[in-house]
Amino acid sequence: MPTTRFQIGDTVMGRWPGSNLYYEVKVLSYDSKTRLYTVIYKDGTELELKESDITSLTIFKQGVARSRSRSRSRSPGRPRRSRSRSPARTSRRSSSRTTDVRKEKLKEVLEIRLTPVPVTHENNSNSKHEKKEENNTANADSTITEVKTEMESENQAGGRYNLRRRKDQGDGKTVELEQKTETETLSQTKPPAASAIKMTDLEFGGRVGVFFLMFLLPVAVLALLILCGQKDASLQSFPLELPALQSLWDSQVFGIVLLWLLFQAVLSLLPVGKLTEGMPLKNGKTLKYRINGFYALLLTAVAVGVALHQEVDLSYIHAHFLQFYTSALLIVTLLSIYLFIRSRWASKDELAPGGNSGYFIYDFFMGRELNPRIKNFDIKFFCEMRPGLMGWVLINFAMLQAEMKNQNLENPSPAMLLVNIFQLLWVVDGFWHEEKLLTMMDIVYDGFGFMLTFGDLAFVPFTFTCQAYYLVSHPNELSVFWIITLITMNGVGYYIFRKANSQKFAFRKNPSDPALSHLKTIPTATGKSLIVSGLWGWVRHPNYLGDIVMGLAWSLPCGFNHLIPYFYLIYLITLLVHRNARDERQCRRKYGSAWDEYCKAVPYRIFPGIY
Ligand SMILES: NC(=O)C1=CN([C@@H]2O[C@H](COP(=O)(O)OP(=O)(O)OC[C@H]3O[C@@H](n4cnc5c(N)ncnc54)[C@H](OP(=O)(O)O)[C@@H]3O)[C@@H](O)[C@H]2O)C=CC1
Ligand SMILES: CC(C)=CCC[C@@H](C)[C@H]1CC=C2C3=C(CC[C@@]21C)[C@@]1(C)CC[C@H](O)C(C)(C)[C@@H]1CC3
Repeated sequence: MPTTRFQIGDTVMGRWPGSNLYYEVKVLSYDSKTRLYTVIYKDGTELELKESDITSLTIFKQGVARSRSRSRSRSPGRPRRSRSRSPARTSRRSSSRTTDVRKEKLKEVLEIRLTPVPVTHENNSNSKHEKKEENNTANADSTITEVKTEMESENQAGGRYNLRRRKDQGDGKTVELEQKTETETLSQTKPPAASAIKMTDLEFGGRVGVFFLMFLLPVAVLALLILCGQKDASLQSFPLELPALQSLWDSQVFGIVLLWLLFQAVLSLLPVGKLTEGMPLKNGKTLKYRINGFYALLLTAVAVGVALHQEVDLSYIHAHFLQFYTSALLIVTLLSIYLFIRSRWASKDELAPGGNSGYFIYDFFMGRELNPRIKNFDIKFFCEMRPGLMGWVLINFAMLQAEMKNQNLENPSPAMLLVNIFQLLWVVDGFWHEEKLLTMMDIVYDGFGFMLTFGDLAFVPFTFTCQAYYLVSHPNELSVFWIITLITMNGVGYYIFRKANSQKFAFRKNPSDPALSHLKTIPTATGKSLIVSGLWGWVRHPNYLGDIVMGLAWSLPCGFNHLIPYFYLIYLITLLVHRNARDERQCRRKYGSAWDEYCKAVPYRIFPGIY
């Protein structure tokens, strides 16, 4: 270990990232490259902290004593204000107080003894959870001292810590931490502890893995599209002769793709819809996002209606599908190069933890910059939600037109209708809940590089449409029984998906929401709790399960003759299983023993009965 202020094994006070709370921690290691200390909290949570977020025990205690005596001498004889206010009272009070009083309050030093909240587990069944949790609590048996300065508190971007007694703890001695929000912001949770991610194990097989993926993914999608458009779509009948390169290029198609991107970019900049703050960044700041996807979808529908009225033949998209794909691929490549180059000028705070290994190919693939923006135009948020998702719906509709044209049908087939309607519902749902995307891993944590650019602009619109593309040249009759079964399956999948996602979102936004008071939860040392009943007590990722059930309902209308229409389902299961593993690693790091507790209580990951 080079000369550092703190040595391995030292017990020091470490600030919890994004807050002003100091916990007693032990120094495990120091990385001279990143200049970060790896520390371990008493509950086993490991994090990496900057030197400025660590202070020695002696200095810390002196500081606490000094500010305590200052606070006492300022208001001699003033009774100490009770900390047991209800959240409602606390926020009302804070909004009405004068700045001076607030300043004083912020300088106050509070010492709180946090007692672990017992959660009863008689066995693994969730119903055995007796402890009902209404608020965020901390289970670390450590002394926490909260030292607030005005500046620091402003850095919290709307989030504040209030203290109040647990309602269901009769002794009235224990207080708990609760983070409350006053403004309309999504920043209730802590900022991503970007620096907390170790770069020792690279994802996707490291440099070699991503190098192959970068070539394999575009080629695999091309192969899928070639097979899907063939009469015989079986894997064995893949043409030995690949299409000539010139046949994959059409400048008119490229122009249309550019126009589409431009149209969607203009729609995304329209000053309609609310402006929402995203999660706090490493520097404590938040970015603003215009949430107008739903309006953009409506305007796109109007534009398509006008085009149809002008007798524009949408089946052109089907006839030139491969050229559309190669155009998208070219744009993906150019955009990824632009993103990589511009990331050189990004400040350290603007870089994604996962995409800055120092290896060119790896960082190009994973994405260096977290939120690349041109003025207010957020490139990642735009690509993630707009051109690909809207394009998916448009392509599906074009396939429906192509089916009627190619098969001389007066009406689209039931299979094509079901695929169109089911997927439209998912996309509409995505836009309706667009704001929630701001808390997702992809936005909060992942850099924007080749992987997401390709995923958003090429993979989503060209592979998620493969069922509709397949049905154009592979008609499949559906009986009434099948139609009802598929509608029911999609409905059930959607219910699980939506309910699980909305419940988690609502709980994270306001854990004291009376509508969620029936939920049982496990407290964690971070102040957040984990839901352990209902859908989240059934499996650890019910939202993934719902998504997979829907994915099955989208593929089954294509029948059982070929594997190709099941591509989406196979992709989804692979992606979500990988995502689940990645998320669980992060949660274990974030929540330590509380996460293990959750895993014990809810042993199944995604599928009930499968560990
Ligand atoms: N079709 C597609 O291509 C894809 C679809 N999706 C869908 O997107 C949706 C969102 O997925 P994703 O972003 O991966 O994130 P998740 O919704 O799975 O969120 C995981 C996070 O939720 C929190 N959490 C986990 N367990 C609990 C619990 N018991 N109680 C409370 N909070 C908990 C943790 O964050 P914290 O505690 O910090 O809040 C954890 O990091 C899913 O429905 C998924 O199916 C995702 C990827 C691809
Ligand atoms: C092969 C490869 C490089 C794949 C990249 C995967 C990405 C395309 C997907 C990862 C997670 C996604 C999500 C959506 C779109 C596809 C990507 C980006 C999503 C935004 C679509 C709308 C939904 O309602 C959603 C918000 C649930 C969803 C979130 C995940």
